[in-house]
Amino acid sequence: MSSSSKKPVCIIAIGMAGSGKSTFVHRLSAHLLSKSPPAPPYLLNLDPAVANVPYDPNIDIRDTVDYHEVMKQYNLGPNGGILTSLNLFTTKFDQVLDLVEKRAETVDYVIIDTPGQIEIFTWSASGAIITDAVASALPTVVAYIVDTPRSVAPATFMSNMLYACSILYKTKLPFIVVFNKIDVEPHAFALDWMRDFEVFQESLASHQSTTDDEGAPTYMNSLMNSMSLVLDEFYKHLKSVGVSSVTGDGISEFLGVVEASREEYEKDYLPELARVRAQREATLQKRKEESTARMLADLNVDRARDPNFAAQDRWNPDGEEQEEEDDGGELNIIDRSEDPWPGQYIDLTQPRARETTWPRPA
Ligand SMILES: Nc1nc2c(ncn2[C@@H]2O[C@H](COP(=O)(O)OP(=O)(O)OP(=O)(O)O)[C@@H](O)[C@H]2O)c(=O)[nH]1
Repeated sequence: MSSSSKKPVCIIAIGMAGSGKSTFVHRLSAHLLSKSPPAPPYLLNLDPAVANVPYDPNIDIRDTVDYHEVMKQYNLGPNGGILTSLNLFTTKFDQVLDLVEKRAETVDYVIIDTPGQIEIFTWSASGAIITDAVASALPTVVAYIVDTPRSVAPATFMSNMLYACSILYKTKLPFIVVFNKIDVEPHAFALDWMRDFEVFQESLASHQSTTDDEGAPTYMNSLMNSMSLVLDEFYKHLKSVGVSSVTGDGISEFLGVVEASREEYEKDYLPELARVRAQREATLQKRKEESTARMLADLNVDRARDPNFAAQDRWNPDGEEQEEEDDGGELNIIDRSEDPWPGQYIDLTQPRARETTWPRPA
């Protein structure tokens, strides 16, 4: 795709289990559909273990990988099963990108719903590969969904923000903190805490269990106090918005912030991506040249030792074995919006099926 101004923005919804990612994706999609004319987004569900999603995904990992089958075949528990399913799906992610790119002219937003267990996406190689692949192809923003009612305790709020901080610095993508469920708990307290660390420290001091039996601040309290100073810098790079995925409050504002983030992506992320790519290519080229020079030097030594080697060192195309082409072009990923849903998933684990049953550790 040439002009990034015409590209859809990709929104990756990440958040702790139960923060409301799927409901948020559903609400966002409903909001876009209710526009005049309707602007349906392109939806991807990457949670293989979810029983029901409240929206109709265009691409659903569950069509490609059977999470229960993966658990059985690889003798894994639920989290291992989700991670392995995501790994298997990632091996076909180029096909997903092709399907998304085909729709690039007709959609404004591509929305990715990630697995319930946050670390499966944020701390796995697959999550990083998917994020990098998408971010190289489309303007991408991370929507970090926070369960606002569950973050009213300063310690919980801080843990959540530390996690957000780690994702921001890992992905380096434009980042929007979405305070969800504001119909239950307005997010004004969070904004105050982020704006002024002294307000946070006051709340922390007045919260229960911040002093020990002798009235001295607990270790946790001191740690939180120091962390609030560290996070002060991080908050400056954040955009935040309060939404209710149930009532739809704040969704328009969220889309406004997404548009601003698109500019940030183009201004900051894209040049950095180009710089890193150029650097990687230059390093690769240098390594190639060094290794070619080493090989030629070795050849010269061999030829000097035994001139007959020179005659043997001729390439014989007839003797070359034809390598079998791998079937990487085979299409496994289903775009539900293009053809009628075929009604059966395609099991990526099949080529790897084996008889072995792995013993569980005692
Ligand atoms: N009141 C209220 N409830 C919400 C809101 N958003 C989500 N919920 C509820 O929160 C619960 C969890 O929502 P989900 O959308 O399943 O959360 P999730 O993050 O996708 O969950 P996992 O994928 O299992 O981690 C559900 O009961 C939702 O109805 C909201 O804005 N307000």
